[in-house]
Amino acid sequence: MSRSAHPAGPRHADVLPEGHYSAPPADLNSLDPKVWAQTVGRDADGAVTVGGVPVTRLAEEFGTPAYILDEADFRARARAWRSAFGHDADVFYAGKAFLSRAVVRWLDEEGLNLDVCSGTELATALSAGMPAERIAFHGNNKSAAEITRAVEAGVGRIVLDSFPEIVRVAHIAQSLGKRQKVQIRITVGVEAHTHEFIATAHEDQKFGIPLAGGQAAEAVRRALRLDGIELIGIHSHIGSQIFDMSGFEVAAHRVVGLLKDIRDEHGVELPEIDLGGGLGIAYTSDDDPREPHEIAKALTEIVTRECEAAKLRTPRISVEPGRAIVGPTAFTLYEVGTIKPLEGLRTYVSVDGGMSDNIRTALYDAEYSVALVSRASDAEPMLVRVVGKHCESGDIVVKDAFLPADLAPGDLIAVAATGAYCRSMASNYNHALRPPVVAVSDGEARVIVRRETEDDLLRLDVG
Ligand SMILES: Cc1ncc(COP(=O)(O)O)c(C=O)c1O
Ligand SMILES: N[C@@H](CCCC[NH3+])C(=O)O
Repeated sequence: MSRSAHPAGPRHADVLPEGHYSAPPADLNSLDPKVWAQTVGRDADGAVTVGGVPVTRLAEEFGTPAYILDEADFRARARAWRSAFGHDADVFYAGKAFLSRAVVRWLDEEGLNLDVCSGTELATALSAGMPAERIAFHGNNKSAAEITRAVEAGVGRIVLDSFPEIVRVAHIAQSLGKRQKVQIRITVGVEAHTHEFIATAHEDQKFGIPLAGGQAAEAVRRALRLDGIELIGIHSHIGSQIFDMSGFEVAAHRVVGLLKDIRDEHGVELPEIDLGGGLGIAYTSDDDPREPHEIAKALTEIVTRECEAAKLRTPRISVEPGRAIVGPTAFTLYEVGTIKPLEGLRTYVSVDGGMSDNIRTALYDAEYSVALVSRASDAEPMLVRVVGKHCESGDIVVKDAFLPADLAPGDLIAVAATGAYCRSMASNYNHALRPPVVAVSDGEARVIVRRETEDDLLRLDVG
């Protein structure tokens, strides 16, 4: 994803350093619809609006930094996934990307299911009214208390991640007088083309049970022997922010291969397979994401074809997109503070948030798009690094980007596509107060997750 080092066009310094940037866009005021939430535009004064609300009003009313979420866009993307897979399949939104009660209600209304991976995510989902049977419970180290809570609530499935967990879930369910539906998560041995930290189907990592060496087959054998669980399917998730469809196709092929082996060995045809999430989104104009219907078509075709060849009943497919639904629907609104031009290098633009509201750049070297949003500007582009206010030189929000050279303290800038894994991975570093999530729709804005207060933080400090 790294691009040419020396862009053509106007610039603020004679020599530009190596970096992840292409030429400055012809028009710094334009907002690529691939990257920005669907209802984003500019009003006659040049200020950016979302859902019909100017960002200047949002900043005044809710403060900065703030995550601004386009509800119509969220619902449209959820619906697109739902209709791409149709009624013979299920879409489980991956709550780890971003979860709040409002989001759970939207998902419920749009007919999606939910994947949770902690007792607290489960509690959030249940408290917002998501029916337990439409919840899948994940995690590589679920506690006995979490498993008990999930079984008692009656979740639709628990995804088993290890050999000890097969036994643990079976015993807990049996002691509660229940038979819990489960899937087994396997690692299919695919090297997904994404950042090492978010690839999950190669063997040397913590998730799932390897297909290799007959381990997945052995897990199935053990699960089928236990009374407290009912094995309903096999699960595979190959990683996140993936554009290349081939990894998903290989995974589907290998999961069906295992179903066939299970039928041959046990005479049992498992009714479900889950092929996980992971579809990439556009963080910059250079990214070309796949549409949900493309992945639905590819996965459905491969599973159907291979099941027919193996004379297997085609299982019900499910998927677990997180980022692809919520990622593009939100941006983070910041106020510009200190601006520090470093001659011959770049200009450091400090904002009132940073790695506490977006850790992805520090963690994965992620790329983002940024724009001046409180006004339009015809000034020439300057190469900037958008940084936060934390005591860390790696506190970078956008590593390399262009903003207008007349940028000034007090301007509002927005970083696009921060709906996924930003609020959900936010921290209190330097006792930062985690920003609110403001949902905008049809000219109205409302807080769906409020800003933390000093009192919230101080209440925890009981020494
Ligand atoms: C099991 C599982 N399902 C779904 C997801 C969602 O992934 P993404 O947000 O990339 O769609 C993840 C995270 O990578 C995951 O671990
Ligand atoms: N948190 C990661 C993805 C991991 C998803 C969970 N398995 C990200 O921001 O890209």
